[in-house]
Amino acid sequence: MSVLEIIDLRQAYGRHEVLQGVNLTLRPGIIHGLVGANGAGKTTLINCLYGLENGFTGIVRGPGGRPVRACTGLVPYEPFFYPRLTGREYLEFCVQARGGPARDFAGWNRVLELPLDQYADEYSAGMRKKLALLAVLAQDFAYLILDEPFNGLDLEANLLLKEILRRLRDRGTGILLTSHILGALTETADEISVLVGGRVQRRYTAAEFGALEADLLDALHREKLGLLDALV
Ligand SMILES: Nc1ncnc2c1ncn2[C@@H]1O[C@H](COP(=O)(O)OP(=O)(O)OP(=O)(O)O)[C@@H](O)[C@H]1O
Repeated sequence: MSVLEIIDLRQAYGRHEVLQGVNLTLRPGIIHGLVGANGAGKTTLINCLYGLENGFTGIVRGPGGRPVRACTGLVPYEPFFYPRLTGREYLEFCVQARGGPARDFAGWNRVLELPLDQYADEYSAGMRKKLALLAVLAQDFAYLILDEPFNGLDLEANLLLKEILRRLRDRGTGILLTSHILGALTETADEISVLVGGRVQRRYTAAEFGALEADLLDALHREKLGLLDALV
């Protein structure tokens, strides 16, 4: 099977049960959006999925039962860069760490336009995000996990990234995407899961994205706007 599966995933930090039985399936050629409030557990879920967390229970398996990492590229929420590595050296490091063949980054960098001979830890926040994206884009993964990839990118890069994701999807890449920007998600995703209380509360298909926005607004009106009336 070529799907990537999460079954009954549970993770707790001390007594705080962050994930309480998450089920999620990623498929080739599908962009799956993941939304949830700050602290809902999206990054925790991604870290478990990618093997960056210990102590979780449940099943996480990549295509054919292989480890998820074997076929998946990750762009974390805050990419880490070693000091005194240039952008180019960071890219080479990423490829070599996986034992993959040498890659030509020039084509992708004509699109993203990074100063690859500058130290990566001196890049701006948006340039760092672009560098982390460039590293996974150039490696040809079957799946991509992107934690807030639009965050920090300039307007042009945001538009470009949406187009890149659609093109990757159309040639079969499976993508898990988190974002707090509803428009970016509804313009790119084929389905969206909403994480609440440590579980997937509801899954929306593209045809239901209008209902997702209405549900979010409804919750806002019921819970927060009344409180706000007392303040401003
Ligand atoms: N290493 C850790 N130790 C203790 N608690 C943690 C740890 N990592 C995350 N948490 C807690 O787990 C919860 C989920 O955090 P997580 O970063 O997964 O949320 P998120 O949905 O990605 O939030 P955001 O939208 O703000 O990025 C939070 O309450 C957070 O404080």
